[in-house]
Amino acid sequence: MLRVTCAIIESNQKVLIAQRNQNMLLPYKWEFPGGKVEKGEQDEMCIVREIKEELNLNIVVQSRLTPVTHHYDTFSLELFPFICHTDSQEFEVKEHAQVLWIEAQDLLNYDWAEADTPIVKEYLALK
Ligand SMILES: Nc1nc2c([nH]c(=O)n2[C@@H]2O[C@H](COP(=O)(O)OP(=O)(O)OP(=O)(O)O)[C@@H](O)[C@H]2O)c(=O)[nH]1
Repeated sequence: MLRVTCAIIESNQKVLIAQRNQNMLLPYKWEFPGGKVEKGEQDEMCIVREIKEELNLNIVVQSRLTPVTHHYDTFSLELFPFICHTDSQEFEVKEHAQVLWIEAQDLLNYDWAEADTPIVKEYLALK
């Protein structure tokens, strides 16, 4: 199964969320940025690498949330969420349609990729 990491990046009382672009799978859905784990790569290394590649942002991994297995119509994945921190609020948008810092209380107002819904809920329950 596809192994994917994602980062709930916190800074300055906000969380970073990203909207997938029109050419990606799940176009226009919101997600926590991240990506596929490469062969032989550790999950923590993957998330740090993906966030650097996609947003040019340096993060520190702080903790893990519960992994989610989800079956979309055309593929299945196991999604490994990490709570992360960054000192810099400045990012570059390299792949996404939009990237935003939002307040955690606004997370439920976005149209999330289905696999992310349990992650959003678990995160909000911890807040
Ligand atoms: N990054 C990320 N992907 C997610 C999330 N939720 C979710 O269902 N996915 C799905 O997991 C897969 C991850 O692929 P990706 O396109 O982000 O990964 P990547 O950057 O390694 O892709 P690439 O092969 O284009 O380099 C996508 O099919 C995406 O739709 C999420 O919160 N973050």
